[in-house]
Amino acid sequence: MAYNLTYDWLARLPKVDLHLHLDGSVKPETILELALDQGIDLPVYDKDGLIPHMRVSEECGSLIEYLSKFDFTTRFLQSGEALERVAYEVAQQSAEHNCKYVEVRFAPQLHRENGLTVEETIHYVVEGMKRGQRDFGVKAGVIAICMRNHSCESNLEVIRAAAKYVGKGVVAVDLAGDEASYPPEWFREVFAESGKLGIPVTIHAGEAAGAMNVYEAVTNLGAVRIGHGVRLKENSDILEMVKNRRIPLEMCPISNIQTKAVSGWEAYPIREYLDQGLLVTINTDNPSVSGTNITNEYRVLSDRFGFTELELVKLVMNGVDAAFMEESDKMSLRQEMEAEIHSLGMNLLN
Ligand SMILES: O=c1[nH]cnc2c1ncn2[C@@H]1O[C@H](CO)[C@@H](O)[C@H]1O
Ligand SMILES: [Zn+2]
Repeated sequence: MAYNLTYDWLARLPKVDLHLHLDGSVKPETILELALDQGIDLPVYDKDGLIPHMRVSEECGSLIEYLSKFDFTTRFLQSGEALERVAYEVAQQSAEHNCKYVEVRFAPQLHRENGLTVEETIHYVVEGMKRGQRDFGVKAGVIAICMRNHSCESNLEVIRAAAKYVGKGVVAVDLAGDEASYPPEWFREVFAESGKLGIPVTIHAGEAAGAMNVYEAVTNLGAVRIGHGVRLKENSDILEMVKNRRIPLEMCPISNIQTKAVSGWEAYPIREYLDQGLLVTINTDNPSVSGTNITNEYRVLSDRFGFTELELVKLVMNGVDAAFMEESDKMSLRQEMEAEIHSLGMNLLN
């Protein structure tokens, strides 16, 4: 039976978001202003009219179709100023949902059309995030993404630039894009470099292809977290390995349904993953592409799966445990969150 917790309670619950793409989080209002500043023509000039250009439709049939939405937005994110601004606004939007910690990921090579270097793109995103942290009190880390459709050289450049920002805003590297066409084993050379440089790795895997990609990501690319991992259920041995190694899954419910990682909610394995002892975390992926926010993700889980307050708090705290954060910072975040959960009238933490 669904508990149907009120949206207000879920909005006030302190949360974290470990899987959020910068270019999937831009507000239509911001696109209007960026287009004006940058002298770029728009198909329409009202924010509601922009939504269909930025958001997937109800009929989205695949990850490839989902990814086609990103071209529209990245055109406006080709300057340091724009990158700084949208990173700042991610912190603002996080604060609106009482999200205390956010890991913002972006692919530096997608923001170089006007001549920025890879390092400059990282610099501006880190700056925006720090300004957001100061103004809204939302802690944040940046994840630099390698793209599956880019060359190894281009991705190695991302890894090497990211390494210079570790400890100064960057917390990890990732691999994203069209998983079905570009298997993870093609990127061993790229992630051998992140291993050498000591940067933590998370990999999008088990979203648009099977559990073998999760195996490859963990055993050969050095992933210590997995983006989505929805299709892990297709192989019980690999599922067991992920469980034993305590590799957190960054699940993004609304996005996972839209990209058809599974056929529908009835096949979404979140309840069984939790019951099997996997470290599941809840995240948004792309608020503006998916038409969601972090409160909404928890609302859907409460409505569809009848998760109780205690279970939702457990999911939130899994996110804190899985954060790419110094242990001492994690301890203070955990304490801050537990205090707020108690003040919400819950005495549920053991
Ligand atoms: O769920 C996803 N799976 C794989 N790739 C994604 C997903 N969401 C976004 N991107 C890709 O990551 C790029 C950088 O942020 C986006 O431009 C998009 O191509
Ligand atoms: Zn993603």
